[in-house]
Order: sequence, then C-alpha cells, then structure tokens
Amino acid sequence: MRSALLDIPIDIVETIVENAFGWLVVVDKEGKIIYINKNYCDFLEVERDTVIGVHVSKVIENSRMHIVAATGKEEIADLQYIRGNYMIANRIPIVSNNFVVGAFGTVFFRDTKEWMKMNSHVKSMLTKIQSYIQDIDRSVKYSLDDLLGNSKQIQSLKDKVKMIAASDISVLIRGESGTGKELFAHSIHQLSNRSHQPFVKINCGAIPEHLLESELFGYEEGAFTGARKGGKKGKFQLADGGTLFLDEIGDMPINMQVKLLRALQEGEVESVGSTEPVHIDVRIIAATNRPLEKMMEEKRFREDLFYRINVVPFMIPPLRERMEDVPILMDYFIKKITKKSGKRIMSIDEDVIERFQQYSWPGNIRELENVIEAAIHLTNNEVITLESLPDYLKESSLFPVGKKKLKEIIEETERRILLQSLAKYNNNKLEAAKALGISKSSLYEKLKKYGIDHS
Ligand SMILES: Nc1ncnc2c1ncn2[C@@H]1O[C@H](COP(=O)(O)OP(=O)(O)OP(=O)(O)O)[C@@H](O)[C@H]1O
Repeated sequence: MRSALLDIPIDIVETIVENAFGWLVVVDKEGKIIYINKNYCDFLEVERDTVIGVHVSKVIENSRMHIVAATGKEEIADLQYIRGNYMIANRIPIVSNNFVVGAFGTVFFRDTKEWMKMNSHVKSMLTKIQSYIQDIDRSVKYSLDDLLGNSKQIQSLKDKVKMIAASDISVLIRGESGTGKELFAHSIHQLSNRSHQPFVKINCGAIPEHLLESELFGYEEGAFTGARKGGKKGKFQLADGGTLFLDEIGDMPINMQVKLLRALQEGEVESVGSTEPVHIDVRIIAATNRPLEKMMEEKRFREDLFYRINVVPFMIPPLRERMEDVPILMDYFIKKITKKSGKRIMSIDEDVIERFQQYSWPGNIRELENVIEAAIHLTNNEVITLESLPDYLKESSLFPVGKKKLKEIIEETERRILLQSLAKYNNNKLEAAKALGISKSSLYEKLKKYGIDHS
C-alpha cells in the first residue's frame, strides 16, 4: 500500500520531523547517527554536519540508542541524564522487512526554562529523599523466622516476641555483642501493628555527644552555623508512627538521657532552634550490652530512664550458654555464604564441630558467622577442616593460660562441660549425669553453683 506521507512535499515533512518530536535522533543498525534535528543539536551544542555518521555514544551522554538498534527492544519513558539534566527519552527500533535496521529516539520537553526549573526541583527533592532513605529502613531485614535456634532460651524469647509485639510497650533488649539484639528488634517491629511504618535506628554510642541531640530531635534552619537549609528532621520525627530503635543506649551521655526521658514521657520533641514542641508517636526498643544496674549505682545511667524503657526486658543469652544452637546456625551460615560466594561445601570435619562446641564465642553469633565465612574462603576443597579455621581456633589448647588463674579455668571449663552435656541429652539430667559419671544430686549441686537454669 502506497504511504500517504509520499503525497506531502518533502520540505513540509522536514518541518514536521524537525519540530514534532521535541528532540529527535535516528541511528542505523551500528548505532551511527543518520539524522538529528536542529533543536537537539542546539542543546548538545554540536554542529549537525559534524555528528552525522558518528557513533551516538560519542555524541549523546548515556545514550542507549545503539543498544535499542541492536536488540530491537523499545524503551519508553526512560529517565536519561544528559548534560546535567534528567530527561525523558523514548527509544524505538525501526523495522523494515522484518529486520531491525536502526532506531529513533525522542527526548521530550518544549519549554527548556520551565524544564530546567522543574529539573532542579526534582534534583533537590531526590537529594533530600536520598538522605532520608539512609535514615529510614522501612524494609526491616529480619523477621522472627530468621531468628534461628532450637535452644529453650531462644524458643521462649521468640514466644515472648509474639506476646508483646502487638502492644506499644517499650522493650529493652540486653545481651553481649553479636547475640542478635538488633535481629530481635526487627522481629518485634515486623510483628507489630507498626510494621508498615518506619523502623529507625540510632546508635547512641557512635554519635558524638554534641551531635546526638540534633540527630535525635532534628534542627531548624539557621539553628547553628553549618545547619542545612530547611533544617533537618530528627530520628524521632522520622520514626513517627513506627519504631525507634535506640541501640547502645547504655552509651548515651547523661544529659542526653534527661532529654530523651522528657521526650518519652511527654510524647513531644523540640528540635534544636525551635520553641514549638511537636507531638510524636513512636514505639521504643532499646538495646545495650552495658551493666545498667551497676551504671545506675555509679550514677552513669538514670534510674527513671531505665524504668521507662525496661517495661519488657529481653535478655539474650550468649552463644556459649546455648551450644545446641551451634549446628543449626552453622548450617544456615554455610548455606548463606556458599550461595553468595559460589563455593561448594559438602561437609565439616568432626573435629571442627567439636572445636566449635568447646570454644566460648566471645563475639557470639557474629563471630561464628565470620569464622565460617573465613573457613569457606580458606578451604581448598569441599570440606571444612581444622586447617581452614583461624589460628586462635586451631590451637589444640583453648585454655587461657597466662590470662586466668587455674581455679577460674577449671570452673569455666566445668561450667561449659555441664552446658554441653545438658544440650547433648536434651536437658535430661539423669542421662547427662550418667554420661559425666556423677550422681544426679551432684549434677544439681554443680548447676546451682554455676547459676545454670535447670528447670
Ligand atoms: N538467632 C539468630 N539466628 C540467625 N542469625 C543470627 C541470630 N542472632 C544473630 N544473628 C546474626 O548475627 C549477627 C549479629 O546480630 P545483631 O547485629 O542482631 O547482634 P547485636 O546483639 O545487635 O550486636 P551488637 O551489640 O554488636 O550491635 C547478624 O548478622 C545476625 O543476622
């Protein structure tokens, strides 16, 4: 069928092509420019004659025209960054006799000034949003199912999470470093009615004292030299409607503790440089590995704040007190790390498992994960052996000679053996006592001596 376009005089077709599509570029199969309209040349500040026949990637920044010409796949309304501006590009393959012979692309906007204004507005919004995205983590990474462990302690903590998650009461999570405090905080948020609202974390120990107030409560424009234009929202405002996770709360300076308590009691915060308090609705989850009771005695932690946050206490036991969790965690980390690294691990030597069971894991689960990651990378075959462990775990003697007195080493070892035996025999005291060659009453005595929960 004859095209109606052929009836239109060529100079009219040219006027249409020059003006109808905003900016227009046409490339051949190889991505070389065969046509580009004047408006586009003006914007790019190039002479048309000099760019015809040149590969499009050399003329237009971030161009994908050659890709569309090669793949034949159209790209519509794609955001393209050219000469410092975001633009909306359409790229369409040109098909002739069932073959892709090139592509044409259009970039749309007529009023350049208007676009520039909108563009700079978009850019400043994007920068602002970016800085907030870093603060807010709506996509809480972990849920209760990610909290692994068959031990009685972990199971009962998980039950407790289910019981208290829906309410708005404050939670204080305590435990050594690497025991999973943050993971518990995520799980509580995820199971709460606030799960679609932000989960905002602040590490109270990592922020210098003079910045902590503005980090927590925000500041107004002009509040101090160097203050950002338009001010900045604090973590409380960012968490509004959701959960605020105060990590390392034991490291918070005492005068900030006073301000924090006031905010919690009044449900209002005042940003630095403002006199207008704003209402906020946040659920508080705090975590620490500090001995808060001792710190209260020494007046380094405020009692009133302690009682305000310690409504539901969570005490996460160190890994050495729940050795039965080691195998399931080991399995999980091996799967996770091999998937990430592409390495294959078929088995773990018995001595490695034994060594893991003897070790005291001062860095807890984080340390276990790191040790497994290193071992997977260090092994030459598909088996993890003692050789692939770090030196301090390889040593045949794990006793801290030179660091501790004999009595302490013996007691620590005895305590660990008791825990291991109970774990091995599923808390069956009679069997554990038998395996250790002691009477049941002697076992009970020892459990009492070491403060091991033997219910
Ligand atoms: N029960 C668990 N199951 C699976 N992974 C866990 C568990 N507990 C902790 N982890 C993993 O161990 C690492 C440390 O956990 P997390 O950061 O929650 O510990 P933490 O107690 O908050 O540490 P810190 O006090 O140093 O901040 C994380 O990679 C976490 O995913």
